[in-house]
Amino acid sequence: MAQYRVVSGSVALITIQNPPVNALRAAVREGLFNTIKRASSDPQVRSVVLSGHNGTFCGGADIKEFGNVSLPGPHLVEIFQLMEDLVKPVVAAIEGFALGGGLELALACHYRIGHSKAKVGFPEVNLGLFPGAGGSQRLPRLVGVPAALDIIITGRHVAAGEALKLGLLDRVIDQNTVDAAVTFSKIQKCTSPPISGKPLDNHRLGNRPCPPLENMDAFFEEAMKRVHSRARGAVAPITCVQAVRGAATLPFHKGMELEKMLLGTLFNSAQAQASQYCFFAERAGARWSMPSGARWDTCKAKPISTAAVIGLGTMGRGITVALARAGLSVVAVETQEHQLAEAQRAVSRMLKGGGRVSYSPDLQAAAEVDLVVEAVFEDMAIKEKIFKQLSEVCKPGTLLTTNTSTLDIDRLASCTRDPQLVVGMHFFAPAHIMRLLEVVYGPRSSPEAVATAMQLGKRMGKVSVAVGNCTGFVGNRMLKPYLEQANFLLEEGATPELVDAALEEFGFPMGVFKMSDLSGLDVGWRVRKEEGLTGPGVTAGQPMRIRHGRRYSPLGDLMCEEGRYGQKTGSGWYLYDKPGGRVARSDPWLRNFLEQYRARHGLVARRISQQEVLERCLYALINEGFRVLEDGIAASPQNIDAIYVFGYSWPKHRGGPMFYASQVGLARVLEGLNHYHQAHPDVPHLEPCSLLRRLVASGSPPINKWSEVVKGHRSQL
Ligand SMILES: CCCCCCCCCCCCC/C=C/C(=O)SCCNC(=O)CCNC(=O)[C@H](O)C(C)(C)COP(=O)(O)OP(=O)(O)OC[C@H]1O[C@@H](n2cnc3c(N)ncnc32)[C@H](O)[C@@H]1OP(=O)(O)O
Repeated sequence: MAQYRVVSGSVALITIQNPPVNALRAAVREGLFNTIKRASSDPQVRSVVLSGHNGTFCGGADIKEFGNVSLPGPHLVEIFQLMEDLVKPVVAAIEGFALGGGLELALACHYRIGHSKAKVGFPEVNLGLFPGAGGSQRLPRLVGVPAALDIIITGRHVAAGEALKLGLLDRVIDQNTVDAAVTFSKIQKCTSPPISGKPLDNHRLGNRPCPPLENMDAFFEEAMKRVHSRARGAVAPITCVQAVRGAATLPFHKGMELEKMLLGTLFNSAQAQASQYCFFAERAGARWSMPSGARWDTCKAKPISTAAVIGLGTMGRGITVALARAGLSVVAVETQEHQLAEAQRAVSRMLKGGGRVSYSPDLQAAAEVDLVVEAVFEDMAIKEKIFKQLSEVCKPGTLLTTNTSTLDIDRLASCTRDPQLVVGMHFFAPAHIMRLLEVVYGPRSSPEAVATAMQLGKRMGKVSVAVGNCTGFVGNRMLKPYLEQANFLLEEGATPELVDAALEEFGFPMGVFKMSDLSGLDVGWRVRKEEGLTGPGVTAGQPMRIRHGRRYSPLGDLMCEEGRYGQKTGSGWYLYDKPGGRVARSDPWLRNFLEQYRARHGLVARRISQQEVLERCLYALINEGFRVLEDGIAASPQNIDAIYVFGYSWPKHRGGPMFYASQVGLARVLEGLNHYHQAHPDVPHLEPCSLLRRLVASGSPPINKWSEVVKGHRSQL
């Protein structure tokens, strides 16, 4: 786990060996502890070089061990102190990544040499933690408080060049880093004054004071204010500020005590567990499977080097940028000339002149590409026509994909020569920024087509999740009951402000009504018209608030009839200073409108609590998540949670809807749904689904055991 060799006559080379990222699990900690002691007492050894096996220095503490209440083996703090106190100089040779505990390890060394492609950072904040093995105390002493706080709070990866400028690395080189680190100590040894034997105190960060900072109180007050406004209820970022403040104001040993105390408050917290669950959920999508039994490890992706994007509205432009950035040569097709010219300018701006993109008004331009992404208007008839044409135009074997967010993939596949080559690639706006990609397989999609789309998602840096074909797939299907509840709550007496405040306090960056205003109320209106829920021919003679025997809220339709589409028209659920305005203000018109609506329908407004808002909106969404699992549309709760965290801004520190349900307690969710369904029997989305009932009846197993219950449940359906 930590290999020990004496090289160049006098240098102890310690190499961490724990593939794939050399995480510091118990055996590695044990190995480090023993080899440092050995280097200390080995008379042949004058200096030490610390490196990582296979081009990766160290990816930090082993996150899989964190569930363990008492971590076995020596503690990282103890190992790092042992290393810092060594009388022989220790040089970290950093290749690949030095992250989290890996960077803390490097900071406990006396010198750090990095490869030019190396990256360092403290991503702990993304795991609901902060650098709690000395990192929060040593980094500010090395690079100063502002730079350290920025690195710790953002969790960003710092490139070698920047790390050198900050003083985090002593040298950056392009050659073999380990050889350079060994030579570094040898060469220094031959010159005057030599490293070996030189007093190392200034290189022991624990012995150094923090560089002074003017207006320290004001600096930290400002930092805390910023963090509070951005953290959306997450505690870890606040702790980062507290710990760095400790480094700036306390002697090292006192700062370490503070760090330990703060880490103790986070380590086993619900937020830390949720964030760490998200880390693994993000990666779980890569191990996809289909109901046919096809899997990620048995299917080979086709090589893709050229692609066409059909339709250059907002989504098509973003998709073009994402594909071009992934190194593909892209043909961007738009039949409307003015739109094509505008898109060309927008895409070039986003790509800053880079990327290989050509433009055409003619579908024929897609004839020779390996893959097509259709991103035209959400209209089945138009899409069917395009798929038919593509099937005739494209060379045999071209993968035909659609960016539809709700429509039936199988119907599109049936318009083509080779339905097995058709899959959905559902991007999220803005497509070149949002991390999520839903890869939708229909009953006839081939495993190879799914593997290819998944592989392409990875190349684009997306969190890709393979899902089955149904209206809305996973994300939008679950969103529907959530939106529905929000509208019902308005009918019953809530305001958009009340609903949004509850959801924002929960951790969403935007409440449901602000989000609707941003994405445009007309989008849902169009979908509801397609579904036959609203429109002139539908509403005549029907009760306004009932569709197909179920409760229906026409509020969104009425808003659109008033021309209130949201930000784009300057008014929606809120008022904006102009069309395209971004700052939402309460609108007295809406208050009147709701009062009149309630009066017209004999509804009496009641007081609605934030708790009811959360339970009605979130439990309805979660309930649909269980149905998605039950139907086999998503393969696991982890896949659903990844979709919600990376596509719908579900707060990471809440772990995704299914994880949240497990934290709240399945029995409590079931009880809540039963309660609300009794009060609203005409709302089927509030009726607890059978899988949830069955899970509760099985004693509410932990989330990683749900799949066993799902399997048993499906076999009985
Ligand atoms: C009351 C109690 C008081 C507390 C007392 C307890 C004391 C405990 C002390 C704790 C000290 C805390 C201080 C230290 C904290 C940390 O170090 S936390 C970890 C910080 N590091 C990270 O967050 C890095 C995470 N990894 C990555 O970002 C990436 O993996 C990478 C290194 C950038 C490499 O990326 P890539 O090449 O794309 O590979 P991946 O697919 O992401 O990963 C490959 C597989 O490796 C697994 N993995 C990665 N990192 C870790 C890790 N740190 N621990 C465990 N496993 C890891 C990853 O899941 C992949 O696995 P598979 O999916 O199975 O392939």
